[in-house]
Order: sequence, then C-alpha cells, then structure tokens
Amino acid sequence: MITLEHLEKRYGDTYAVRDLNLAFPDASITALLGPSGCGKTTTLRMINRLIEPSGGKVLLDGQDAAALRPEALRRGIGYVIQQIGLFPHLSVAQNVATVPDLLGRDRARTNARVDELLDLVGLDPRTFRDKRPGELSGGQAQRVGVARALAADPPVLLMDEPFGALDPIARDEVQERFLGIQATLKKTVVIVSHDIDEALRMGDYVALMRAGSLEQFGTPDDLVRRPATPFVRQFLGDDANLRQLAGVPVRHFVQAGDTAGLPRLEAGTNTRTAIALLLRAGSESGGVWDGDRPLGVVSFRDLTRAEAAPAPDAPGRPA
Ligand SMILES: Nc1ncnc2c1ncn2[C@@H]1O[C@H](COP(=O)(O)OP(=O)(O)OP(=O)(O)O)[C@@H](O)[C@H]1O
Repeated sequence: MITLEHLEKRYGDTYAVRDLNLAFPDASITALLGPSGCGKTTTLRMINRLIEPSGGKVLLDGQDAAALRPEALRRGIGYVIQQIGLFPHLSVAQNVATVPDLLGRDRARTNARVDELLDLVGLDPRTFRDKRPGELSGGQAQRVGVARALAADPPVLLMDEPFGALDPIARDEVQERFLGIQATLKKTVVIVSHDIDEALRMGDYVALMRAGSLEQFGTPDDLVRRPATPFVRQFLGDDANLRQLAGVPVRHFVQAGDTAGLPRLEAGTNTRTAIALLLRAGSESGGVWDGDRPLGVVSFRDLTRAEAAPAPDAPGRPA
C-alpha cells in the first residue's frame, strides 16, 4: 500500500503539493486527475523520489520512502512516461531487458520473460524482439515501454500520462490492452492523467486534485454521481454520465451476426470512437473483433442510443 501523509512540495513561496493525504489501494489502478498545474506529476514523482518532498511522508507498506536508498526504492517501482525514452540503438528485446540485466538476472530466464511480456502487451516476439525503436509506431513503442516497466516484476507501477501522445484509436487499444494485463497482474498502479475519459475508464479509483490538494477520492462512479464539491461536479462537466459511457468498450453492445464486409472495430474501442468510425465509413453497423476472433456486430443505432440516454446503471468497465 502506498500512503501519503501530509505530503508537501514547496517551490519558494508556492506549494506544488499541499498537505496531501491519500492511500492508494493495493492491486488497483488509481488515477490522479486534475487541471494542469494541480500537482499530479509532482505527487507521482515524490513516490519514487525523483522529487524529494518538502514535508510529510510517503509510506510504502508502512515503510518511510525517505529511509530507503532511492535506487533500491526504484527497483520495486516501474515507471512509464509519455516520452518513454527507449534506447534507439538497442533492440526491442534489449530495451525490455534493461532492468533485469542491470540487476544481473539470469540471461535465459530474462529472454523467456521478455518474450512473455511482449506477448502480454500484444506484440508478437518473433516479429518485434529484434526491431529497433525507430521501426515502431507510437502505440507499439508505448507498449514496449509498458513491457519494460513490468520486466523486473515490480509490485508498483507509476504512469505519467503514458498514452497521451497516441491518437484516439491507438490510445483506446493500448488502454484496453493495459486493463487486460492488469486484470492478470494486479499491480498497484498510479496513473497521472488530465484526461477525464481516461481517468474514469482506467481508474478503479480516482483522486481528483486541485491546487496541490485532494478534492475527492473515490470510484469513478462516486465522482460522477456523488461529487463531493461543486469543483468536482464542474470539473467532470454536466456530461459526466456520457463521459463514463465513452469509456465503455463496444464489446458490451455486441450482438450475434456476420462481420463479413463490415468495418472492423476492436472489442476495446470505446463507444464514442466507434460511432465516429462508423460515421466515417458510412456504415449502419460494424464488425467487432478480439484480435483474430470475430465477436459479432454492433449497430450504429444501439451505440448512439446508448450515448444519448445513458442508463443510470450504464455498464461500467468489465470486471
Ligand atoms: N521545478 C519547479 N520549480 C518551480 N515550480 C514548479 C516546479 N515543478 C513544478 N512546479 C509548479 O508546481 C505546480 C504543480 O506542477 P505539476 O507538474 O505537478 O502539475 P501537473 O498537475 O502535473 O500539471 P500538468 O497536467 O500540466 O502536467 C505547478 O504550478 C508548477 O508550475
């Protein structure tokens, strides 16, 4: 469990983070959400001590992070950022193996682990392990970044706007892929986002910050339906229900049917993106695929109907 107690970061007279008290539940994703400059990144980087607090504490399983050596601390904490900084002269496999190699782990075991991780993030190791970062798309590079962060099997993963640079379709796909991974690995994940849709979609919990302090902590549902303050309501916007729905993958609307000749939608594509894709294709319905497996069809009408009048119990994220 990561716990923040009266955590503070001052720069001169100004507080980037002020008296922040927060516990990140184990084996869950918590999204740190809030307007630009509210202190999300500063908070995240105080957890792995890339930034030293001016006051208060970060506790990791009850241990004061300040008492640990930063290198030892960071070994147990994966870190994924937008500019993932893959080493351009190393292959994908070597990039993923960076930390296990640094730790002097057994080569054969690391090789097997690299292949496993590439599979996990949806990159066929036979195709990708020997490629250079320059040969990858943005989404593929970001997945390599996630694989690299997972390589030493850290219990904690910190992610700072990890998917911010991707186009909406690639972002949906990588987010969905990551949720699939998390369902198996159950890491304690803290993800910084200024994107409300992303936070509501990815977070088991959301911590909404404002001016360095915590405004509300709760499940996405809590924030949407029971905003604790006018700021929360205003920040999420009047279309908060809609936003929550935008995070629902199209697989929830699939019906039996033949996908032949229909525009292809990935199972994890969110409803709003799917509507845009069908509009662009001028098609009344789309075929939904999970990788190589056709799942069925979704109709434009069902998707737009769901968007226009989200049921109070609109489906949430798949369990
Ligand atoms: N090194 C620094 N020196 C002075 N002020 C800083 C420094 N780093 C951050 N700040 C200030 O602290 C506040 C919080 O910054 P932080 O980067 O944590 O915000 P954020 O919520 O992550 O913002 P964004 O979403 O724009 O990345 C901002 O007002 C920022 O200007």
